[in-house]
Amino acid sequence: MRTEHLSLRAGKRVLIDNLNWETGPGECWCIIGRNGAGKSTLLRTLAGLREPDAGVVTMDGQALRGWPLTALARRRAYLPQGRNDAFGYRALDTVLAARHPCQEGSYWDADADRQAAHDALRLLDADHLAMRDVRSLSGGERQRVAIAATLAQDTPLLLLDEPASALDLAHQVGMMRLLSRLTAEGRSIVIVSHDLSLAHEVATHALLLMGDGRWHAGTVAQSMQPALLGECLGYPVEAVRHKGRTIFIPEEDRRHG
Ligand SMILES: Nc1ncnc2c1ncn2[C@@H]1O[C@H](COP(=O)(O)OP(=O)(O)OP(=O)(O)O)[C@@H](O)[C@H]1O
Repeated sequence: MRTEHLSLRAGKRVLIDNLNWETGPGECWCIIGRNGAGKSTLLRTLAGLREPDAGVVTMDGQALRGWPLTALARRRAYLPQGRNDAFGYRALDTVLAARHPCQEGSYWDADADRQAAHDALRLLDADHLAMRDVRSLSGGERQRVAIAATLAQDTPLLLLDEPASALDLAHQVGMMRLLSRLTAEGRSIVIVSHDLSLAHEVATHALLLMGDGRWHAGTVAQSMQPALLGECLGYPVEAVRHKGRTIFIPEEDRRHG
């Protein structure tokens, strides 16, 4: 997937200006930026659910708007931020429904679809929730079912908007390990995350949105520099090395210390 001269606006505000960016197999990009910077707007645009204000998003050299919907659905899966369940479907049904584009026009769920749905739920430690009404699930349980539904689509490109936000520590770590494995297996993944340390663990690349149209794209080593992150997030950031890992913390506020 690639963007060429992509610009996104919210009203008169320029969120992203002239973004030239590309992701390929085996890359996991983390989009970083303060609230309202345009991360979700960008992800929706990459999913083909919002038109660019200028420029183009392409996949295999063809603009997204030229892709037939079913073909697009087989290539990318999108996890939006937040969900509102109006109806009492079972968790398993929401995962099966997400597999619709894989079903080659057949109405009934094949055994293979059921197997794929259970496998995806199991990967997210949610198979025991399969028969539960989604409205009865906790926030984190519902999030895990939604991630399972995204993975069950078995697409080469995954677009995940804050997948770890509602998960407890163990499930956050489990999900990040899973994303690392999928990246190593050759998937292309784009996540939005406010957790810099988790992002640093899983991502190969980072795209920083500065909030005024400017952006910075590069490998994690190039982009996740404290000075750049501080400018991007509007607060000074420190990077601390601990047992071979990099942990990001807000710099101490010396005015109050
Ligand atoms: N219909 C609209 N009219 C005006 N502004 C809008 C509209 N839709 C979105 N915006 C604004 O666009 C900006 C970008 O929103 P977006 O959801 O992409 O931010 P984000 O970076 O994902 O933020 P967060 O970290 O809070 O999730 C926000 O300031 C939002 O208020």
